Order: sequence, then structure tokens, then C-alpha cells
Amino acid sequence: MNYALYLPAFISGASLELLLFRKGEWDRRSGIIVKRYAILFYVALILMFVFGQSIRASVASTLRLQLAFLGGLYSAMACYRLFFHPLKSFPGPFGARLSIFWYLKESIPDMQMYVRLRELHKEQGDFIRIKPRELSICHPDAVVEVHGPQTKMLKGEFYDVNYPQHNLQMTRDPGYHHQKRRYWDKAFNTKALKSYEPRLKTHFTILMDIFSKHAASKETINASKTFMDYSFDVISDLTFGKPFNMLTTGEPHPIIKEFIEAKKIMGTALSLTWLFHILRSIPWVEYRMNEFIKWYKSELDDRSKASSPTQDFYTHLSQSETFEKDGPWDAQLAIFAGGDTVSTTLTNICYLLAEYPEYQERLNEDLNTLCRPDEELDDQTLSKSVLLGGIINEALRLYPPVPSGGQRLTPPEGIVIAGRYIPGNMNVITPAYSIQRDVRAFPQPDDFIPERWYSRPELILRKDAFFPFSYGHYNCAGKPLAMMELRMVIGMAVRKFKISFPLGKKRECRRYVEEQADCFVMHTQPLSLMFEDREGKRV
Ligand code: HEM
Repeated sequence: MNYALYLPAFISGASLELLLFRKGEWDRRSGIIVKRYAILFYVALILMFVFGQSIRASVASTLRLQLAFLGGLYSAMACYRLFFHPLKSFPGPFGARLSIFWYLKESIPDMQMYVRLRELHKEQGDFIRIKPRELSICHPDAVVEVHGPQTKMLKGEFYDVNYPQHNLQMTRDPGYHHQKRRYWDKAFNTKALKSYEPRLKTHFTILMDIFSKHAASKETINASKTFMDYSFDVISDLTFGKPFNMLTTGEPHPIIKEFIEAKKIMGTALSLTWLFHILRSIPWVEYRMNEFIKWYKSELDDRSKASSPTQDFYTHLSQSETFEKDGPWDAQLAIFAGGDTVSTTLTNICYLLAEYPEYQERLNEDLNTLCRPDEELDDQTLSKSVLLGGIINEALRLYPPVPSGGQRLTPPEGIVIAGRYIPGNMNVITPAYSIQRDVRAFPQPDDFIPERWYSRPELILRKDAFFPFSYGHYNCAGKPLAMMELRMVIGMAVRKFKISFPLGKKRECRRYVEEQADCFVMHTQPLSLMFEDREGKRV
């Protein structure tokens, strides 16, 4: 092997980085890049062999050549990222400036980067380079400036995960998003919510019956699992016109089981979108993903044939011009955006109510003044309870179910955020967990103080720093439904039961909040709670 080939290989690698990969976005093409690179490897190997080397020598030479090529590529990449990158003047750990693997290393195995990020911001300031091309901005001003209706920011590469398919959330084209969002907004307006009420009541009743049974037998209940069963039943009922029946059977639906099992792996891959695209291009993974989508499609087909269906999401979303193409992808979005987030929040609220039982008593009294104990609660009445609103908001502030928030891309000309210029075509995140616990927005940021939302306004300095449902054009479409469910379930539960930690298990239960794992949405551990019937009734 002529050693003179190594230098051109090194230079080719470096040139590829400097002339091509340095600019633009490559993540969604990573699968194809890896495949083409593998082809090149074999072509080089065959050529060596054809030009007279033995198999062994050909493999060794090809490997050395690849090493020289990759050496050039990564040396150029490292030099550029450390010394010439537009984000070079922003602080951040050395590893984060160099490679996205730093973020991965910090995230695994506990997926608590969102907690560490808050500490990093306290140490290094409001702007931190957390990936070679990504900044985390922890400043109350950033929420409106990055997400508000006037912003010039677009969705970042993260939102290409379904590419070339789209759903409402995973599309980067603002026009396409707007076209779709109109129908989603109709599915969550006041009239639509009213029409969903009878369906929801069925699930509330089953849930309260389960709590009653546990109260009667004085057994603990795994609150996170029960709320998960409940919220996936609700969301499947509204998406397909029939529930998964997880509450009644106690068994997860196969599609949910697989989702929960894969959640941490998917969460990890999602923090490295190019890895996600490489994984997606593996034929088995591609096959599994297609099978999922086929399942969603067949469920929607069944729903479309239902003879006298009551209103549900399908009623509204099927009117959209994009439904034919995107229907199964949007149904998948509804299931996962609407199931997990609600169940985590319900569990978080019950955790906080067990930790601060005085709020249960006050809330029960408050609800009794709004509605006679023998009267059925409805959402309109519950909306009047400022205490209930305060408890829900405070739970969403301390434990936002989407703790790191969505990635946004700066416009080509750059943009000023929180008083600092950010160069164009850079990714930015506004971590909800850190911002919502920022003392500049919420004094006593780590304390659970529901009163700050109604009687102690001095404890909210920046209301715009509260954005658990995100903000602006891409905010949560399902917020009205989510808030209604939270009010109804918590209102009904507190009126009927006293919620507590099992005797002597308070410390153990703390692990539930301490170990929440960020997989874009949260992955939570079991939480054992006791539900005691307020009237001591045996059911
Ligand atoms: C407590 C409950 C919930 C919380 C905290 C929450 C939070 C969020 C957040 C932060 C986003 C923005 C994500 C991003 O920037 O990419 C979002 C988007 C979305 N959520 Fe929720 N969500 C909740 C419940 C629901 C429910 C019940 C549904 C019903 C299906 C839903 C449907 C959606 C949809 C469709 C989007 C995408 C909106 C768009 O891109 O235009 N969410 N949610």
C-alpha cells in the first residue's frame, strides 16, 4: 500500500467537513450518509484486492485509509467547533463544544440532564452551549422572544424525526402547520369539549371506583400506573371512538406497552437526532415503525366505518385536507401527546397533595362552598376554584411534563434573545424546568406555594415565564382538554378521598419526583399512595 494515499485521504476528510458538513443540516440524511460510506469502504477494499493485495492486506490498508479520512474529518470538525464556530463565544462545558456525545454522556443513564442543566445555568449564566450547534437559554425574556407570536424562530431539526411524513407537531413548515392546526383547534374548542363530556364521565367514574375499592380494602395504589391507564383510555376513546380498556383490565394496551418499554431508548436517540435517523434506517426498525403506522391506519378505518359515532377528534381532524396522508401520524401524536403528559401531571399533583395534606382540606372546603356535597361536580364550577387552579399551576411549574422544551432554529440573519445576539441557523432550547424555577420569575422557586397564583402576587415576578404547555403558534393544542381533565379528576378525588403516603414510606415516595427521567416527555417510576374515603364509607 502506498502510504502517500493517507495524506489525500486525510485532506479529503477535512475538506468534506469544511466545505460541506459544516454548513446546513445533515441529521435527517445521516442514515443515507452511513450507507454510502459503507459502500465506499467496500469499493476501496475491492480496488485494493483487484490491484494485487491479499485479502488481509486489503482489509488492513482500507481500514488505515478510513482512519486517515475520518481523522481528517474529525480534526477539522473539532478545530472548527472549538475555534471558529459562530457559537464559540458562548460559555459551556468543553465536551459540549466539541461533540454532541457530551450531552448523551450527561443524560444517561438517569435521563436527568434537565436537572443538571439548571445547575449549569446557575454556575455559568443564562446562555450555555450544550451541543456544538445548540444553546440553552435560561432567562424569563426568552420565552416570549423564542416562542411568542411575533418570533422569527422556526422549529429545529429535532422536528424532522418523522421525515418525510408529518404530523401537526413534527412539521417544520409553518404554512403546513397552520393549515393543520385549524382543525386541531376545532377539536379542542369549548363546544367540542362539551360534546366529549359524556365519554369523559365514564372514565372518571371507573377511576373513582378503583380508588374507592382501594380505600375500602385499605390497600395502596400505584398512582402513576392507574393514572396512565386512565389517561390512555381517555385519549384512545377520543382518537378512535373506543378506549384501550386499560383501567378495566389493568393491562397496558400492546401499543402502549411497547412505547413504555422503548421510551428511554427513544428519549436517548431523540437527543441525538442523527442517531435516531440512523436507527430508523435499519430495516427491522423501519419495519416495526411501519407496522405501528399500519395499526393506527386500521384503527382510523374502523372509526370511519362506525355507524352512529358521537363526536371525537376524528370528527374534526378528518375534515382536514391533510388527513388522508397524515391521519395515522396525527392519531399517533394524539395518543402520545395526550396520554403521558396528563397521567404524569395527575400523579405529580397527587404526590404534592400527599406531601402537603393541608391543601387537600382547604380544597375540599373550597369545593363545598362552590357546590353542595351531594351535587355532581362539573368543570364550569371547578374552574371557579382559584385554589384548585393554583395547585395545578404550581404542580406544572415545579414539574413540567416536557422539561426541556422544543428546539427552535434562529433565522439566517440571527436574532437578539434576552439582550444577546445569537447567530443565524443555530438551535436554541428554553428549558421549562430551569426557567420555571428561576428566582427572577418566581421567588422561593423550589417551594410549592399555590397561593402565588391568586393571593400572593408578589411571588410571581414574571408570569410569562410559566409555559408548561409551551407558548405561541406551536403551543399545546390539547391544553383545554388537559386542564379540564386535571380539574375534574383532582376535584373529584379530593372531594371523595384523603390522599396520603403509605405509613413510613414518605422518603421512599420522594424518589418518584427525584427520579423523573426526561425522554422529551417524562418517564416516571411507580408511586404508591393511600386513598381513604372521607366519609369512611365501605364500598
Ligand atoms: C398536562 C398535560 C399536557 C402538557 C403539559 C402538554 C405540553 C405540551 C407542550 C410543552 C407542547 C409543545 C411541544 C413542542 O414544543 O414541540 C405540546 C404540544 C402538543 N400537545 Fe400537549 N400537553 C399536555 C396535554 C395534551 C393533550 C391532552 C393533548 C391532546 C391530544 C395534547 C396535544 C398536543 C399536540 C397535538 C401538540 C402539538 C401542537 C403543535 O405543534 O401545534 N397535549 N404539549
